[in-house]
Amino acid sequence: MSDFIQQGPISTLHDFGTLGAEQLERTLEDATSEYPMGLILPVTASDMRAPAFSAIMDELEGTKFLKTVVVVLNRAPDVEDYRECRRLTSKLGNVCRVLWNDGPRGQAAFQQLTDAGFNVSVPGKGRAVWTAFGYLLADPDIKAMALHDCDIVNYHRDMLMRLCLPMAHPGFDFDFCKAYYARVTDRMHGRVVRLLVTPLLRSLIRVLGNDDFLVFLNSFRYPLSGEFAVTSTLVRANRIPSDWGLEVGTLAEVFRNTAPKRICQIDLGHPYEHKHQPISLEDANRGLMKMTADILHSIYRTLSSRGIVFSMGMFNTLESAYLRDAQDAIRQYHADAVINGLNFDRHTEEHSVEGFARMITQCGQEFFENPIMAHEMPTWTRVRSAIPDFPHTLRRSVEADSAEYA
Ligand SMILES: O=C(O)[C@H](O)COP(=O)(O)O
Repeated sequence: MSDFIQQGPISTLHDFGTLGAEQLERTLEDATSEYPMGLILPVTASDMRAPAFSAIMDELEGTKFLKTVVVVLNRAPDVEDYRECRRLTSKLGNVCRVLWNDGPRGQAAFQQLTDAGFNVSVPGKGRAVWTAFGYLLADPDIKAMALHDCDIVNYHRDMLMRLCLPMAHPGFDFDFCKAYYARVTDRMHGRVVRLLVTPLLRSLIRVLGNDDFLVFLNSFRYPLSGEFAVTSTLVRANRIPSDWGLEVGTLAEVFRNTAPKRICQIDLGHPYEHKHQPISLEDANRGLMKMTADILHSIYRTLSSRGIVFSMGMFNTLESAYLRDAQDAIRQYHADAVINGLNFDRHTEEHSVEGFARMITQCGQEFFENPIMAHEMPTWTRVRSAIPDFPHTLRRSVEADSAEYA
């Protein structure tokens, strides 16, 4: 049973276990009949072949509350990947479209953007999601779109329904809804959110004071969740990082482009289990260390754009403050794990924190030397002003791929 506390400037929508999945689905079907929604599923060729993806397709089969499902296939250069994706998604029927960015038409679309002066050269989940946004924006009926990862191994359809309902419900006026959950099996997961982001935000607030953006970010219970829903209007205005800064970068854009009272977070009602990456403590370009670097750069960039002036001394202070806060957080997680009968490897947690701490100054140094090195996809408002028809070009590519590689 959840608590019912509301903290910080955004609304928290709990799961009290009082609304059954059937009633939830009926309510959502009614709501989406007047407020059509799309779903974006970013997937790589390798993840699409894992059992989690097929299980997600099984759960989504027969849903009536989605007008369109866009499966955006990424890191899939081979036409057989595309054909396999079509086969795996076929049970969703006519609402589903596969957007194949690595195919000849997808590549031609990126070339058209490059020729118009846009830098869209960095591949990855951010770019994939961005193209799916564009695809859905070409449909003026779609009022909002939801997105979730495709490596969730304990997926239930009601997780998606809970994410969509706050957007579609006629009694609400939310522009953005972010998921939260516990990543728990026989132990606590969510290593980056627990061991880096949560203590880092505490120490940033301690060092820099109650900056509105930091307080906002700190009010999310799972700021790195890959599951969110957003209105089409807001999608047009948001810039999207193309790297692992996608989640915090999206929150920074949402903070800038709408008001906190139009933002909520919702408990998805189930613990969440997914594919775990190695932490790669010795290599800042791989695994969770790469994710850490992208997140740190994204936060430093946002704070700098808000007028905060960094110095190397400040990064050193931040590293010490973070180490203290992270060690305190480990004590809290340890007690929580013990009281819930979970395994807890304190030594590994401390070791991870030491690696994250080093990244705070390392990324600080990199940021200092090159403050604008990040790469973001352009806003859709800008793309449409340069190439008004571009979202429709994406639509035509999808239909042509579908006809040619049937
Ligand atoms: O959310 C996180 O902290 C990262 O995605 C890592 O998650 P994991 O520890 O559950 O693999």
